[in-house]
Amino acid sequence: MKKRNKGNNMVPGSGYQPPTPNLIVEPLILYDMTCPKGIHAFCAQLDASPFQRETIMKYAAAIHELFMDMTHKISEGLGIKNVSFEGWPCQFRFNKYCFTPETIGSTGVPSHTDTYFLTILQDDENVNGLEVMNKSGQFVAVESWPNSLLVNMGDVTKAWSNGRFNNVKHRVICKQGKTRVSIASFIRIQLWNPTSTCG
Ligand SMILES: O=C(O)CCC(=O)C(=O)O
Ligand SMILES: [Fe+2]
Repeated sequence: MKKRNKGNNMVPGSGYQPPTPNLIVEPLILYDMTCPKGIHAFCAQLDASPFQRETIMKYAAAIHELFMDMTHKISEGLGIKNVSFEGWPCQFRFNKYCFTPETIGSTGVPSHTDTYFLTILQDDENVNGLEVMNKSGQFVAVESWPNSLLVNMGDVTKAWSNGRFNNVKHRVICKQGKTRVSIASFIRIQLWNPTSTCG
């Protein structure tokens, strides 16, 4: 699939970010995977075939269902009642890391915590690079596990749980000179009326 540098017809919070000399990741972002109009624009940007489009739509529906299940269980576990996560936007971020033998040792994504509630990460099964910070403040490599998803707690979950859940710091480092891809899905806090972006 090809990415086109044409983000203007996308809803706000979506679009393509070209790599810069300092940042060798090219993300393509969709603000809300539950918005059919947004998904269609996203697939058009990728020049997705009908089969790829169907796969992306099925993946988005499955991730959204997983988000609903996990957010309800977490909020119930924290004793937070009467919160509906239904209207919360679920963002897709398709990351393509332009790793080459020359970029080995450089940073793909600098150290950060995820800002929102939860992240579901589908990591590259063949090209490692993700590292998480342990309790001693050292970064340790996360080996990719085929057929598995990785779940990260975001800043909002740490705040809601008064620190019982940790928003672990992580980063991506180029370890192999090969293109790396990942799909990060985020359930975000709703910032504006979704009807204005997904009519
Ligand atoms: O590509 C990865 O493995 C991690 C990406 C990430 O941390 C992010 O998009 O927030
Ligand atoms: Fe992240």
